[in-house]
Amino acid sequence: MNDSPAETVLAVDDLQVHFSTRGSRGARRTIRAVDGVSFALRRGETLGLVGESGCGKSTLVRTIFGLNTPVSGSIEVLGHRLAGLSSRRRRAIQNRVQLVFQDPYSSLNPRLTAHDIVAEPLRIAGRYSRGTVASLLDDVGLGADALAKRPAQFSGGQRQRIGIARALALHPDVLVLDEPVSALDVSVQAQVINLLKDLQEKHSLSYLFIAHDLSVVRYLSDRVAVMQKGKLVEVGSKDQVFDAPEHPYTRSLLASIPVADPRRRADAPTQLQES
Ligand SMILES: Nc1ncnc2c1ncn2[C@@H]1O[C@H](COP(=O)(O)OP(=O)(O)OP(=O)(O)O)[C@@H](O)[C@H]1O
Repeated sequence: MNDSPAETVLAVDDLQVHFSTRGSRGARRTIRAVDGVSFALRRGETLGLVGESGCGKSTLVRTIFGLNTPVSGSIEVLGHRLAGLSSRRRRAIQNRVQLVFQDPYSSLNPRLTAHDIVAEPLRIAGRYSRGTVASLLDDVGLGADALAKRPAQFSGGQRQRIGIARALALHPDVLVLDEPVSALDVSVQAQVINLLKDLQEKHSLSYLFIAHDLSVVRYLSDRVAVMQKGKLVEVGSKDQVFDAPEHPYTRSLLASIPVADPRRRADAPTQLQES
């Protein structure tokens, strides 16, 4: 067995992202949407990120993708600090991290075929071949008949598979999964989650997995980070966070949303089974 510590693929250190807004009387107010967040994501692991709406999850994700500018702190991908890179180098490093969107209904261009959707990042990177596109679609369980179809001709689960194939096109090290199954029927959620598990193993992917459904978080995550008002109030193994939560906020979050134990079939409404 290899006991060496796993490589850190994404490191966020003391990140601060603030917004300035005007209150009802015109006074300026600073919102600390991300307020000193630090975590390290290791190769092959899944870190679940949970917290109530408005706690700062989207701002954190947007900042990882360069869409918000932090006030301070750093983001490192594969040991490269993003802020210090030239824009060309930054794009190349940023490609190591890809996003899977929540809503497969609105995130795919309805006018493009599945082939063109998956081909787009490959073309931009100068790495396009029809065989690569077909093999990416095959990887997510879609056959050659999918290539010429447009999003409206697919089910929600199939659309999310196309979104995953596109995210995998440039062989990333990290996928940020932003509520990847919450827009899907419960009956297909387990299929997509199990596909994500298989792909993770096959490609040694690391996942930052954001979800409201704590049963799904428990099933997919190795560690769980709990976010409240811009801060990570608790980070630990999933068993520690779910079975012995230390922070009062974690305890209240778990109490407000019952978590089925996915290891027990009778408790698993989405047929999630731990392997
Ligand atoms: N562009 C912005 N301008 C001003 N305030 C913002 C902006 N974006 C986010 N905020 C504020 O920052 C805080 C965190 O918002 P954020 O959207 O990151 O939370 P969230 O946890 O992702 O919520 P949700 O799950 O509902 O998407 C909120 O108070 C929000 O109102």
